[in-house]
Amino acid sequence: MESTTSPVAPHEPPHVYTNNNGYDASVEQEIPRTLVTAGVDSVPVAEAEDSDLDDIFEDDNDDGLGPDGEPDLSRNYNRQKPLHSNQQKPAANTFNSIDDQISALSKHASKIRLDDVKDTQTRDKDKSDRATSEQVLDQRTRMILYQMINRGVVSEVHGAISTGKEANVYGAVAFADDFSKVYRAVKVYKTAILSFKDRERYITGEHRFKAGADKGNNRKMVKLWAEKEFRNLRRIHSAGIACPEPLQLKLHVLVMGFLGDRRGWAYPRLRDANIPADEAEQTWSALYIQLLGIMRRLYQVCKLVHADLSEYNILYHNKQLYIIDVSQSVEHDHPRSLEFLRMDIKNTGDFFRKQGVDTLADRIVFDFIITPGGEVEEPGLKQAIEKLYATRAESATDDKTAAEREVDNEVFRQQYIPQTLEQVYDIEKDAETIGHGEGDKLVYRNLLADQVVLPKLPDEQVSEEDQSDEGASHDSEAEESDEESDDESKFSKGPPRGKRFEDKDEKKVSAELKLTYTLTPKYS
Ligand SMILES: Nc1ncnc2c1ncn2[C@@H]1O[C@H](COP(=O)(O)OP(=O)(O)OP(=O)(O)O)[C@@H](O)[C@H]1O
Ligand SMILES: [Mg+2]
Repeated sequence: MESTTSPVAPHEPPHVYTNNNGYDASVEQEIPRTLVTAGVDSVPVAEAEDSDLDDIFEDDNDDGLGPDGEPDLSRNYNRQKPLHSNQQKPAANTFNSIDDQISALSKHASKIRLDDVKDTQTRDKDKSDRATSEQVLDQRTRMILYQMINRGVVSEVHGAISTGKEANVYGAVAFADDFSKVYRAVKVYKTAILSFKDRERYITGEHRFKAGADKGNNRKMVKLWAEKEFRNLRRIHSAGIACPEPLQLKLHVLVMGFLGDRRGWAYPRLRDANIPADEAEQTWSALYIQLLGIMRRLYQVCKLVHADLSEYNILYHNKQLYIIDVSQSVEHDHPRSLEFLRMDIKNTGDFFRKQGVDTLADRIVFDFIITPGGEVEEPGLKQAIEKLYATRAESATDDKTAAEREVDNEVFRQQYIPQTLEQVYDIEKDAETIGHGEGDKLVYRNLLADQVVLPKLPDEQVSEEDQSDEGASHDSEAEESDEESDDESKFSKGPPRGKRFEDKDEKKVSAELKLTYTLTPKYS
């Protein structure tokens, strides 16, 4: 197969989507058998040789979070380096103190009760399959959980809500001072598995990973995934999108708010949602519209593309959708974010079509999500989507059969989406297309600098001025550095950095130049 990174290569889906498994590389190298089996549920994840606990006890009060509560990635790596390069053995009393800590924490052993689980939550297992915490959790993970119990983040850890290839999610309770109970969910990433290697495409081009991607070190990689999930959850949660509240992170263990009822039953995945037949039609279509709004907010407000969105990674309760599993979510300026977005649109659209929902064309949804300016809050989002349906009703596409619409979708899915200048196949031709006023034909038209492609509407003038203000404080070279900690400020400032290339004389700039500027790669 030709490389998809070559601009002359035809666009090919880089991976196939498997239910509950995310994207699988379609071509890929064989995974050694031993590693494959290590990821299978029934095989204990305990890593016999992995008894190095230094990083767990090192600076016990340090959760790896910066002063603002964000995981401080660069600090963690810096901290790890001297640890590994320093040949000096730790003094004996360090070991003693670790031993002391282990035995002190082990008093919490009885509070990890993995067999205490609500039966319906063990979707794929029966009782005989369940294992003790020693079998399921390696020592490092147990120590982290004991530490969390010691600090009161959780008081007890119960059985698995879900056991998967990459992570297990456990139910937990925390007792407040007044003995009231709060449920929590604890996601434990597996450090022994190798499906993570398949995740490389999410990392390449992700500026937040620059400092840390080290494919040779599983434990470190998995820690990064957990950190990434934590950061993404923070972003999504603080944008007011329904998702678990991120609470604590230590290495590969993440504690979050529990999405479930007061009795400790987790909400079902959207796939398993139990919607009464008499209200099914209306509910499914309202949920579809709700999801499109969420996707747009994720993109516009959080600057994220979920990148594994499907009925398996959305929980459902009482007409509300909850977004989960965001460790692989990418920044909207990730070189492949639009490809991932297109897959998210396809996968969720397929699911809603199966429920009988009259979905919008993938391309319409794509444009709705990525077009800057406009609504990012409800009820405006819902109204904007209703407008899209109305526009479709007035146009010829409304008469299309389902099969014809599917053809349109397929055409869109095969189209090549350039996201950086380097990826544009024929820049002169595209510029010419724009020059002829046919920029609308380009898949990436809505990413082009404002209104070179689309005619400028009078009320959009205002938002452009807003943006130029922000742009002014935004063009420092520091942003291109490896600093991980500037991540959140970048996202809160809004417009993509490409905007800074805009200037007051923009109308004089030729279409080609404009295209060049707009698509100038942000990652060098
Ligand atoms: N905060 C939560 N509250 C309740 N249930 C949750 C929560 N987070 C996850 N779950 C349950 O755990 C399941 C797995 O979670 P998640 O999708 O985050 O893991 P995963 O990365 O898909 O793991 P794997 O890929 O190994 O299956 C979810 O489908 C959901 O049922
Ligand atoms: Mg999942």
